Amino acid sequence: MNDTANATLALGGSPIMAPSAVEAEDLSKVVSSVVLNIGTLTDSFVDCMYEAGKHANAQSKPIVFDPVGAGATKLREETTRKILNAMHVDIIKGNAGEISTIAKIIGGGDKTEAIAMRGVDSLGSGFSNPAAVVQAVARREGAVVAMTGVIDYVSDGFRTVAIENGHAYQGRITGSGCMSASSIASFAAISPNDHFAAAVAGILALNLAGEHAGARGDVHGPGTFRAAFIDEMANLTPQQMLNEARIKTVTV
Ligand SMILES: Nc1ncnc2c1ncn2[C@@H]1O[C@H](COP(=O)(O)OP(=O)(O)O)[C@@H](O)[C@H]1O
Ligand SMILES: Cc1ncsc1CCOP(=O)(O)O
Ligand SMILES: [Mg+2]
Repeated sequence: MNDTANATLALGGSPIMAPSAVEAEDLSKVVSSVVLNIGTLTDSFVDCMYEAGKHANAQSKPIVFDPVGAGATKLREETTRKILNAMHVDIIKGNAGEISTIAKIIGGGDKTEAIAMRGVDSLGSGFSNPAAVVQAVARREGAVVAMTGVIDYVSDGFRTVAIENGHAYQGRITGSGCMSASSIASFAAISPNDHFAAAVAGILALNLAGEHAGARGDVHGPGTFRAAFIDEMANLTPQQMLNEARIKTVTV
């Protein structure tokens, strides 16, 4: 939670971590976007998420949902199902195991395969046709779906792209997926009517920060990477995002 708040600040956003349902309605009127992250779910956190989601929908504030660990336990799978039923989430961001669980929950047809989870991490390299799965889930759910991994896939159900940027150290620190969700929410705050653009930009920004951090001479492993990663989020420029993006359109 601390790292996601620092990532949001580094990108130029203004985070507030708000686990009480009591202030959800008030906050829905002042925030520009909302992240629902079930990483450390407790009954009261989840109650807060229903309340925050209901009021964000009422205020037309974009919601980014990170179903952390969905598929690892029944509680996480049930909570994911209930969140998807209780509100409209605009952007779903997860790793392959989490997106596979969502495909199972909403019924993804023949195109989906099961990807196992080990705790909050996805096991295996992913789907045989990841772009098709992401596009099918996005179309069925009526949301933008971003699936992370060595290559990230983003779809709104009709357009699907593969983002090839990123650094292996992002997979070796905890919270890099959570930071991606917060980054997407930061971009959704300034792109409230184009959630596809927000998801692509949010992931790209962190992947470029990861590349810049990983290339630094003072980064020797995951610990030094973690600090440099936040620094490079703060140093990132719009021009670098235009010049260094390796994004391909995928025809499903
Ligand atoms: N081996 C890797 N190479 C490049 N980028 C990676 C790698 N592993 C993770 N990433 C990046 O780290 C971010 C988080 O992805 P991931 O590790 O799949 O999420 P989570 O932490 O939720 O499991 C994504 O932006 C992804 O592109
Ligand atoms: C380790 C862990 N346990 C509960 S939430 C969490 C962080 C997960 O972060 P990420 O999905 O970004 O690796
Ligand atoms: Mg994650």
